[in-house]
Amino acid sequence: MLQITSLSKSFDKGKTFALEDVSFNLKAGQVCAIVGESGSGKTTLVRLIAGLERPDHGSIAMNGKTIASLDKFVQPEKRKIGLVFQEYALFPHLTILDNVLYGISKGKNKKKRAQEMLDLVGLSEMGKRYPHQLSGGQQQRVALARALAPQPSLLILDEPFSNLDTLLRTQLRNEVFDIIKKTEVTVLFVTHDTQDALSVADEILILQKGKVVQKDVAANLYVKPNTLYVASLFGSTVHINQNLQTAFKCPLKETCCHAIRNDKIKVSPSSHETDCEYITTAKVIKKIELGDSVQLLLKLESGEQLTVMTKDKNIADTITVGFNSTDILEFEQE
Ligand SMILES: Nc1ncnc2c1ncn2[C@@H]1O[C@H](COP(=O)(O)OP(=O)(O)OP(=O)(O)O)[C@@H](O)[C@H]1O
Repeated sequence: MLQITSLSKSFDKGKTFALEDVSFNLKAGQVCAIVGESGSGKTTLVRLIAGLERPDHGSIAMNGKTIASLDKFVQPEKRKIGLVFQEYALFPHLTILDNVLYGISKGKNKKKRAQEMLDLVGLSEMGKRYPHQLSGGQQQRVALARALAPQPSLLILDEPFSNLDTLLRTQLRNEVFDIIKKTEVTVLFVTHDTQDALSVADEILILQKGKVVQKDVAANLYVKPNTLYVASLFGSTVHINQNLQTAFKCPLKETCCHAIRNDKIKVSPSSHETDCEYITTAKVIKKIELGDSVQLLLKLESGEQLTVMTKDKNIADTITVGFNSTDILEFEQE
């Protein structure tokens, strides 16, 4: 449905790239989350797809037709793309119904369609109100209704819930995606929150410094992350650097980078050995009780510090920690 090929964008005439050689495809009806830290190029990518920026290299095609390349540029309003941003961007002087109507450019049944969209987002009775008379969550649902009204092929949501507090965020996110699933529209959902991505996306695309480091289903991102960065996004992870390899007496391939999930590091509450392949003794420097588990800050024999979790509350001052080779994650690069 969406084909992105070698897409690059620089804002400083090629000195640095906000987006570099990005390629991926999206199937119709899929929800794909775009995750990455601040400045990784998420917004630049969706602005290029929406037609709010022009690419320096590469191309974008929708349903087999090129909409952006070096010699072709389809205007944003002709792309059949709906947009919902962090700021609700409703017109303050228009009623809710008129805001939704604004999204529909033509057609006889404009008003009927707008009302249907308000019904869909659960705001049937709010059509005559103005944006300032609605809560933040309600305003965001109006923005969604407006974006869906012209029946877009692709819906882009760029950090749509960032303005809301945590509880409301989760509730609204679930509501919004329940609505979206009913429409079968294809979705690109920009978020820096991995929980958001894991909760609603069929696939997750990870951007780092303008490049795609992985695009995969959630389970694979956890089990087979391509890089240490991806591993860390989906669970607390320790880089097994040279010092840790020495401490645990586990020499690993020098050409690769290795890591272990914190929850795979086994703790023996005393200095007695565990049944792990690689072990070391450690002094407990700090214990933090976290409900049903305890976080331990450890100083290993080698002097390295390590944080681990355990359910065992009877921890001696000196303990044994270890892990098994089958739990080690290996990456080609950091
Ligand atoms: N209009 C612009 N002019 C100059 N530089 C820009 C412009 N837009 C983005 N950039 C730069 O491009 C890079 C990627 O920015 P972008 O906004 O796409 O990142 P992001 O992942 O969406 O970040 P955030 O999560 O903070 O919104 C950043 O270094 C940013 O400073």
